[in-house]
Amino acid sequence: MSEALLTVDGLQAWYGRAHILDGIALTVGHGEVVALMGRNGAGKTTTLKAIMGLVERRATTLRFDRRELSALPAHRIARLGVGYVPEDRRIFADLTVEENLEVGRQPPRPGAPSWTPEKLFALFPNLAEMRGRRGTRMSGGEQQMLTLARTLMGNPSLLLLDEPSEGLAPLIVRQMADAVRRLKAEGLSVLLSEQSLSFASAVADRACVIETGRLRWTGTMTELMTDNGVRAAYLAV
Ligand SMILES: Nc1ncnc2c1ncn2[C@@H]1O[C@H](COP(=O)(O)OP(=O)(O)OP(=O)(O)O)[C@@H](O)[C@H]1O
Repeated sequence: MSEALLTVDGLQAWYGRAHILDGIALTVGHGEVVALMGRNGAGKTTTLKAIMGLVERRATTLRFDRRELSALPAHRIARLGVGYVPEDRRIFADLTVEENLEVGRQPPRPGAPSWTPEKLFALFPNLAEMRGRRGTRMSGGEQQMLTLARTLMGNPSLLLLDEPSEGLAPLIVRQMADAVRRLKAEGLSVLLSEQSLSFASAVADRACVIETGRLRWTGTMTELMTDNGVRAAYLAV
């Protein structure tokens, strides 16, 4: 079996003196979509931030594309081909949709799908219809899609996607799920944090379930959907 694109082992993270993650281990294979699941406050966002180098962290292994990330700052990790889409939308409100996309443009990267505004407009038809609109005049869901689209302009080979369905209207959630499936079809690997089982089961191949900063369960999405015990223990509200 070829080596996973992302291998995380023994990941610990802190906010100041608060020790949040304790020994998270996971892998994301080439072209795989993995859902990081768990209740509010379980440590999903912190796991993504720790991989990206945005919080204080330590790991026995933190390897992406055969490179060790532990000593690298976030901008170097981004340059290696990891795209991070935070939960809070980060668009430039005074710029138009097209201008926001241009801000994210990076040269093509060998081994990763490469994106242009036109290709992204095919992926997100509702953004195409508002390409000249400024961010201030977009809904929260539209801003979320634009944040994802702008990250794709950096031509990542791994996408870290924080709670993509949170706070979105049902129609936009379906569009977001379609987009993730099409990104997978393009060959992109995705690690997403998610509370919604229905969204995760619509897009993910495998799941990692965490609770209070520890990995509790890992398996295929199909196994998770049939394991009432795990769902009741770690996911049910
Ligand atoms: N900036 C911070 N400073 C101190 N503690 C924090 C900070 N951000 C998060 N935490 C704590 O870290 C823990 C994990 O939070 P995290 O946001 O990673 O969880 P999550 O699983 O993503 O939850 P949610 O679905 O609510 O975003 C929680 O106990 C939270 O209170």
